Amino acid sequence: MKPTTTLSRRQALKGTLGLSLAAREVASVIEARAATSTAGPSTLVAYFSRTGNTRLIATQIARACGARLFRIEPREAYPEDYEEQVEQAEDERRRGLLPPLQASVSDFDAFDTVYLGIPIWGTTALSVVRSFLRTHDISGKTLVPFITHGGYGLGNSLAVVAEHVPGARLLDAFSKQCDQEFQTLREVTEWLQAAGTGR
Ligand SMILES: Cc1cc2nc3c(=O)[nH]c(=O)nc-3n(C[C@H](O)[C@H](O)[C@H](O)COP(=O)(O)O)c2cc1C
Repeated sequence: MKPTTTLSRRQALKGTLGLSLAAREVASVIEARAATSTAGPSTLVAYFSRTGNTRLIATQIARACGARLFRIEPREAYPEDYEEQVEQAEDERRRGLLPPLQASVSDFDAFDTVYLGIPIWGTTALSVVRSFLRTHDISGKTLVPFITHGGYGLGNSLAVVAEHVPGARLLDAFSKQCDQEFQTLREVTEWLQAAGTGR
């Protein structure tokens, strides 16, 4: 009987030790999770948007993923006027210009997944989004493009993105045809002309 009792004590002691080890492991997992949740989201949704189509998708992704939103802006604001914008975009594209950004993501290392919102300009990914890819090191991260266009498709935008992020894990893009400014502007012009007020 005695050896059995001794064994039982040992087993009980071992059991207690095992339990406290398991409890400590659980505690450290809880602490690690707490640390992660106070550290903020690990997903970033970066996007450019002139008329709101791409922004709408960006905000929905951010809400669904608990991600941080970052609006890509050129240091020198783009023109308000549509025709001026088309000219400037064409000039940037032709000359391969990369406009400097108004701001970059200072804690970019903290993110492991980046959703990138790109409107199509001149059948490609607009220059300021290329500037974003040039100034942030995406290697080792997962990149998910989402692209809006006005009906002429994605052009060479996916190839342009791939070319800028050789070290990233590039996932399939979401894309959507959205309203184009020029269609709205044309309807307004027609309406003004019909009313005899347009030029
Ligand atoms: C300067 C400029 C150039 C554009 N070029 C194209 C184009 O080549 N092909 C196309 O399908 N849509 C083109 N669009 C339409 C936009 O891609 C489309 O409206 C997009 O959804 C705009 O996104 P945003 O509202 O987030 O700015 C162009 C728009 C602008 C302002």
